[in-house]
Amino acid sequence: MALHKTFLRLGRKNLLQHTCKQLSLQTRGLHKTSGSVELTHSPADLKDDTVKPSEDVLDVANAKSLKDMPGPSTVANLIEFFYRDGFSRIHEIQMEHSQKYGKIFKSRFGPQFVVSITDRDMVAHVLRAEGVAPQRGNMESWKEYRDMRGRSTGLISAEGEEWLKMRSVLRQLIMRPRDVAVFAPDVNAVVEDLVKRIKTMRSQQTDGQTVENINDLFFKYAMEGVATILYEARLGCLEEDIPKMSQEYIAALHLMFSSFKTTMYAGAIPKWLRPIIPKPWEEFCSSWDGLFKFSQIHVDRKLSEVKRKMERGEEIKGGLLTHMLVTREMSVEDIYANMTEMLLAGVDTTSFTLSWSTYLLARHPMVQQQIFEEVERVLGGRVPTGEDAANLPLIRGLVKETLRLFPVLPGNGRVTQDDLIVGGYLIPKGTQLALCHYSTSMDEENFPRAEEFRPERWLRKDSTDRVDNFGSIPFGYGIRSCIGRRIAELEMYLALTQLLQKFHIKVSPDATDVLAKTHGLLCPGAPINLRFVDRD
Ligand code: HEM
Repeated sequence: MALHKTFLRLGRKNLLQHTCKQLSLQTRGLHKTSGSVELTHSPADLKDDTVKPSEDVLDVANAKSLKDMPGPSTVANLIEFFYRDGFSRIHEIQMEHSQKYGKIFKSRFGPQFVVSITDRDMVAHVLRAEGVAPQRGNMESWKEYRDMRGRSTGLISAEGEEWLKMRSVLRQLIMRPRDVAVFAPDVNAVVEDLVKRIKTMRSQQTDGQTVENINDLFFKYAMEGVATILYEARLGCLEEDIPKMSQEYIAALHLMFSSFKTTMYAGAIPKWLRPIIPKPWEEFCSSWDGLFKFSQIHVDRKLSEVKRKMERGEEIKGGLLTHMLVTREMSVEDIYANMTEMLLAGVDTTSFTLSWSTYLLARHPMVQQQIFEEVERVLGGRVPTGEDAANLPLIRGLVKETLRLFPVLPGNGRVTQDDLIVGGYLIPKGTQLALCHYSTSMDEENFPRAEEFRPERWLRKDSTDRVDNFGSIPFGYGIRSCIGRRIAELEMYLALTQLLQKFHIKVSPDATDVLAKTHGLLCPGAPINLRFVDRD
């Protein structure tokens, strides 16, 4: 595989440079671009001409102050979130508040003051104005845990120079579709296991077709898929008996999400209150301990393997982790932290999207047929490669449309790094912004017939045609956007293509509408049960 070969060459070069038997500290990267700006959307991805220029952008003299900005009162917000369980309806609250207060409004959550933006053009303006190291939000509780345990921060929790350095290493390795296409054979092996697992699970049902709680299955697929790429290892998540170590990791991940609210409080509760209300902080630390432990075991295992080979003067072959361990552009502690944070970020996000995609396909058989026909026309029944997605616009449209209707992160954050005028208001430096992606995705102005599932809305008529994108940016935008986007897309394209090749995906007879709820991420509010009927 091309990437593996590149890594291999690099490994040898480093070995030559360093005759010493231990891993070197002085290796150099392939093409360092530290500090340069990356674009995660091709220019054609963004319909710049549809984003209206903000006329008020520079009109400081006439800008209104935050005092003039409308928004719910602190008490109303407290009632909404704590009494009416707003944490499960963050996406709906975005829409409600937007209707009530307009497309830019302020709120207060305890000590936290937030300006929310539900207008596509304003979101575009904020993201285009960002500097070289944008900040997403307050990561104090994450940092505190890491300091307490002597751990490094990974991409999600790092800021400033530290973030920039790590980002510039990782972006060279996994940010472009062609960088990750080399992992397709490994991911396809995981898809093969997913298909086997579907067949086993449905055979255990009386109708021989239904798979219950499809998200549980996609969770295991996503974990296995991302670990195959990150750790170059199989975890056995799709086996009947999941190995103990993987089970423990799953438990830590579940603890992280099931205790979502408590972990939010972990950051919000002042330190002096911890002895009186210890549970949130304890759970927070315990789930991080589990996540770090798992990554460390896998990284250490690979490190010993690499060291052994180096001592014996053997060729070093491998993927992402091997490359990182050989080049040492990051310290081992930084590698632990990044592997931990990437695995955390890469499982539920991908599995929820796959659950919604298959749910939507089952409920729209005509659309399913159309996409299946495209797959047949392009692939003629063969297994897809990493490059095939370029020729499967409807598969890509399926994922984009799913993420428009169900953006895993219904909102994202930015802390302004300079004074900024948005929507006619002067927003001072250091203000926490909430970019409300769910609202912009569901806005009729951005997406006509926004409630409808129409993957074809993402098709381009020709290479000059541009499909509006700032209304739906599920992976974020710009230099702080999702680093795992191409990995997630690869996993989703390969899985969805092969599921369509093998099965008619149908609703189960007792199926009811499944609504979304927020639990940190936007997820199915009830189990999704689907029927997988063989195509032959
Ligand atoms: C459907 C799948 C996924 C979605 C929708 C998604 C979405 C996002 C979003 C919205 C952000 C914030 C971007 C911003 O602030 O502009 C983000 C950040 C991030 N994601 Fe993803 N993600 C997905 C899968 C993955 C995967 C598979 C990985 C790892 C392999 C990953 C790793 C990360 C990391 C490390 C960050 C922080 C980047 C930084 O701060 O530099 N994500 N993701």
